[in-house]
Amino acid sequence: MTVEPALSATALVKNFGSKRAVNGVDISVPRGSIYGILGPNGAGKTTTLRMLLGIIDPDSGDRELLGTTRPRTASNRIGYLPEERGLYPGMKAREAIAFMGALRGLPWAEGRSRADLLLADAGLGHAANDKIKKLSKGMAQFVQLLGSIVHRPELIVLDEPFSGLDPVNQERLEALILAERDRGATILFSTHVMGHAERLCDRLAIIASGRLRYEGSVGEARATMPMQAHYTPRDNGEALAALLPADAVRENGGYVFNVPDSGMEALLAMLLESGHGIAGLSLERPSLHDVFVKLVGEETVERMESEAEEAA
Ligand SMILES: Nc1ncnc2c1ncn2[C@@H]1O[C@H](COP(=O)(O)OP(=O)(O)OP(=O)(O)O)[C@@H](O)[C@H]1O
Repeated sequence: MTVEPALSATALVKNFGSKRAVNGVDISVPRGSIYGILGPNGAGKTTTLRMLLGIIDPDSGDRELLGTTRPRTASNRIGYLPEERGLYPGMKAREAIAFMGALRGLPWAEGRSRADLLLADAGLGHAANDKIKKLSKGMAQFVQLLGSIVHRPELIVLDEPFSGLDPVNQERLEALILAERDRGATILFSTHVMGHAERLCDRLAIIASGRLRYEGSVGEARATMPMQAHYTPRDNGEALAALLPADAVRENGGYVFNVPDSGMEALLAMLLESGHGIAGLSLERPSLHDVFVKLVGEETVERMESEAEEAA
């Protein structure tokens, strides 16, 4: 029996005036999975999420969410953290969470008791009676996040949830996402930070300039690239570079290159015979970072990494 995906879309397109923000994106999010949409700022992540949720309509393309093609009718089964953050500053944390639950049909009393549990589980029990305006920006954002899941939705959609969180709250959020998946929820989140996607996601979509560059598991993405050899010679003589594959680049007194299609045996034999020797050798699977560089280019990845550092 095949299980319907929690959410799927084909060939989504959205224009804003003459700007094509999303250009033919296909996504299929399996039920019970953690799915990431990864891409630099302006890539079209928010626009894609808004189309999937029915907040805006695509110019063309199809979408289906929790078994309906009219996503707004399923809103009480969805938890959504939008890119714009904000809670009533005068509300206490517990009340703010219960209020968000009430907006999705959860009785207030139930919302309050779940709020206490959620806050305690996140290590924030001490803040239940604090007004939002008293909380740090990161903590207020976390409270909003708890409010978006208090009604125990089947599908949780988080737009850049890690942005604006300090490392402690980022770790809390990673734990919460894993716990929600263990509860049986499906989680879809956007990010421009590779580490979160690499650690958390069962599957991911990589988007750049409105186009889908990759869709699949993190492991499959990494397997699209050859293993990398990190080689340190005993004798780093002039003639060595000519023996190594053409893509070899210097790194920490040694070289990094893709493992040749024919394997390492012939190359190692030649390095030993020529007297360059082997002081160090490791073969490593490329990281998501390497895959990303290949798909969207070094410049875009450097920009994303500096944006992520600035946001931290
Ligand atoms: N309402 C709008 N009107 C005009 N242009 C828009 C609108 N919303 C988004 N855009 C443009 O569409 C493109 C994609 O924006 P989008 O917000 O979806 O990207 P993103 O990947 O979520 O990036 P960010 O994290 O910076 O929001 C950008 O060039 C953006 O300026």
